[in-house]
Amino acid sequence: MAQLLSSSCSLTTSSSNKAYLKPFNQCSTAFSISVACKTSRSPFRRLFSHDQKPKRRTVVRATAISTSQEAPSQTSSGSLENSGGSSKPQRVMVIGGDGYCGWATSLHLSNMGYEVAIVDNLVRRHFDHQLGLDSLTPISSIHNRIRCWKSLTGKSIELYIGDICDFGFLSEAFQSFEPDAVVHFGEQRSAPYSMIDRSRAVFTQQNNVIGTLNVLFAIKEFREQCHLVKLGTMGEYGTPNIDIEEGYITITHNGRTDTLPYPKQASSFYHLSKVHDSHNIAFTCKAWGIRATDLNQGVVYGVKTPETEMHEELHNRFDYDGVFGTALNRFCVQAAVGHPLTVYGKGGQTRGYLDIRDTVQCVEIAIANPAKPGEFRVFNQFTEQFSVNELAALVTKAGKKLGLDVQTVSVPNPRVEAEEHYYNAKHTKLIELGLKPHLLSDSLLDSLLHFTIKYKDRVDTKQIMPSVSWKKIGVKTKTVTA
Ligand SMILES: O=c1ccn([C@@H]2O[C@H](COP(=O)(O)OP(=O)(O)O[C@H]3O[C@H](CS(=O)(=O)O)[C@@H](O)[C@H](O)[C@H]3O)[C@@H](O)[C@H]2O)c(=O)[nH]1
Repeated sequence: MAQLLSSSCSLTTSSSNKAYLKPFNQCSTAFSISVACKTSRSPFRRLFSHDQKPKRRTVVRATAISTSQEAPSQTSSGSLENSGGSSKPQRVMVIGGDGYCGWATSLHLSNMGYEVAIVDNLVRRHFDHQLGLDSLTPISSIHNRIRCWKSLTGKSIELYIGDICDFGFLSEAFQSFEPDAVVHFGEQRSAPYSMIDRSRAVFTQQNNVIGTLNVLFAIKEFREQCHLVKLGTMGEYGTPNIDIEEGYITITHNGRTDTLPYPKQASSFYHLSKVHDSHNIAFTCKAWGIRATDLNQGVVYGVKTPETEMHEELHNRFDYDGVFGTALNRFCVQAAVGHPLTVYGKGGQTRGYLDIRDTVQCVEIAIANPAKPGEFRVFNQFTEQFSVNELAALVTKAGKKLGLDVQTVSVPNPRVEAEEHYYNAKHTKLIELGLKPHLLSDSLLDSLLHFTIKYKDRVDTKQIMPSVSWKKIGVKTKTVTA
């Protein structure tokens, strides 16, 4: 344990950080940034070499649209009326549909009978290449995933490969697919990634804020009735010493009362990017009549959904590393390989958690019950609260049942966050709309542990300890020696 503690400390020193990331010009997977900049129509030059995207705007029709009988008849104003006269949205664009939540959601929506198009620039896969990380589970290319889905179910998913920060690309995708709803997962979603160095902080905010702004402009310009379902985060609220409401709080101040956006206290450049998004969305709902739902999601765990389990080519990614892995998933991998569970600091950090099967359910519920024009709706999307210590205790108990010797180590906290605090967040709106939660049970933890044990030979234990320090972030771009 002492050795682990000291190694975690040394991993957060600037000297060891130097050895963490590879220089981009030495990275065999790097694209040519100069070409990428020249070919982009975006007025915003992409400034950072890790911010490289496919060189050209590419619209890939992975499969033909073959379900015209089920497709809604679109009015010229882009209304949601379908051929049956109801107002159920039918055509859903999933931005970020190749990622952890996005892929599972795309398959779920397709299975539920929606016409789905995935928009993705595949940059999440590129981050792994840059940082030398990999999913616990082997994952197929997006093209093979979609082909496999079509061959198993007969259902087509359209694919648009490109960067939503390039408005020309996004416009073409919008005009071609004509979505009734857009689910926006297409953001850099790791807090540690956003805290690696200045360039990653800037990339995260530029990518996330401009991407969302472009989606708002695309809706206004091409599909004004389209419902935006935006993935926000519970981290927008921080950890205030009062109950957290769903988006808004009614305050009486100096004898006057108003219902106002709940105060935001995000604690990473990533979480802050979502705060900025929320403000932009709220403003455009008011100013242009956009209809939007902000899903303030908690920490997601798990990997299997009924659809991803249909074939190994449909398997989802599962991150366990210190940059993209999230608490419970990481603990299950750590237990499987005999690594002490990495509780940061005192371990009293409490967050809302949910099973990935509930992520896909919540998104579908939001789509099926759209916000009204001009409405900015906020749902807190999680099902249960746990502290990090509670999660560690649950994994220890479940591991013991499987004969694993699970230890816990207190790692010096690489983040700046409250380690003991009050936390009580409301989360009733999705339940009221019909969410049936999958709570974290012994049997689920068993199955998650069995899953991580199955793939344990793929674990790179060097990726487990945290290596990004909130306090040591600086302007020098972090690079890796080979
Ligand atoms: O090995 C670990 C990993 C995490 N933590 C602690 O667990 C808590 C949650 O950390 P996390 O890495 O599981 O999640 P977080 O960085 O907050 O981000 C994740 O969960 C967010 C929801 S929330 O946490 O803001 O509610 C999403 O927005 C993000 O996209 C997703 O990556 C933090 O207090 C962290 O310090 C540990 O103690 N040990």
